[in-house]
Amino acid sequence: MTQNAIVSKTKSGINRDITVPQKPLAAAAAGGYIPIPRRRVLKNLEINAWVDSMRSSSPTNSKSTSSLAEEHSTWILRHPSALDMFEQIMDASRGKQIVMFLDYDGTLSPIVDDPDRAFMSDSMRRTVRKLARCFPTAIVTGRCKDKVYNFVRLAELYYAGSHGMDIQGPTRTSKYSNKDKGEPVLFQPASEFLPMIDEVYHQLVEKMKSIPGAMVENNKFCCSVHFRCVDEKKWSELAQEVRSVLKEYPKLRLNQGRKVLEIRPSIKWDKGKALEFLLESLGFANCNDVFPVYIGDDKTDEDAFKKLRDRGQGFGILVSKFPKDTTASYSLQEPNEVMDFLQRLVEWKQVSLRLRTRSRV
Ligand SMILES: O=P(O)(O)OC[C@H]1O[C@H](O[C@H]2O[C@H](CO)[C@@H](O)[C@H](O)[C@H]2O)[C@H](O)[C@@H](O)[C@@H]1O
Repeated sequence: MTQNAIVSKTKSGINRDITVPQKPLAAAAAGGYIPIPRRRVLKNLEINAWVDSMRSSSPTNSKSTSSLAEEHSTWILRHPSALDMFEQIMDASRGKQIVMFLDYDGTLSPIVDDPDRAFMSDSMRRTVRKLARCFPTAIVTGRCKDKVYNFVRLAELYYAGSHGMDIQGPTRTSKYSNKDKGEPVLFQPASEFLPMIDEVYHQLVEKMKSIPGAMVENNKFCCSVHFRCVDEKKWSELAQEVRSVLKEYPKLRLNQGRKVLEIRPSIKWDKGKALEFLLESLGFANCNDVFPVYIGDDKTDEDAFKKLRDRGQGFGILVSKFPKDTTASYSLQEPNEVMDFLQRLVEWKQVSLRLRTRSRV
């Protein structure tokens, strides 16, 4: 018997796997006047759980303005703005090597309806380029590595695509490429899943043809079904179609992002593991003098925030305008604030280099 899991935000926790049972549940079948075959009842329950989870994936403004404001002010006390806390953050990093990890969508580029047009602004690109001259910098994303590279176009960065399942080091020599090992960083822990993902992608493309606004994106080692432009009345149909494909692939699992269902191999690898791998590649394994900073906006970024908490190093920054359950320590509201924060980091580094040079003279 197969089980597909959907990762959902719940009141009590984050990234909770809702494993939807496919075993008969007596209680579910009882109580209805119209005799519905048990299997159909169960399927409906499962689909309803999926749709609920899809609804909660992007917070809506259904609450009153005053209760939203109250919720936000309580939340911000627990996750203060990284801009407001800049000095304290920098004090904590003193004497340590800062390493930067940046998610792409919703972090470096604003969320837009068409995933193929999620461009990064030139000013953001200039800022990230300057940042990479100051600190080792990696892009960690659910996107296909080559696709995100085409958006970012900075050869001096590390890239971890497909939720960290496709890692590549800088293609242009930078002072942070791992020169010591003599070979470029390259790691693909899910390569055996490539044909399966491709097969599933094509099946999903076929299924989604009947759902206006749905879009399937091939992210190489995972794929995304976008429902941002799908009428909410059609979400249940979309979930059923995705389920019908996935039930034939028990080695795949389902995660949920911002108006997107993400299908990926069920291997123990995520953005947190990718962060750890990159730190090791950069020579910071078992090192206390490193200060990793991870900035991201989505549920899959929570794995990286949690990794930093577990390691007791650096911190995570969640990009969100709304209160969300998160393991990140700080927050920023939107990509523009991310750019301001990165810019301040660059300036801080330049000032400290100048001071160091002056003190040597
Ligand atoms: O890890 P990320 O870089 O945050 O990737 C997660 C998903 O990001 C993209 O989708 C999101 O951004 C789109 C463009 O703004 C938006 O249309 C969509 O609703 C968002 O979910 C990407 O297209 C997906 O493949 C990634 O899974």
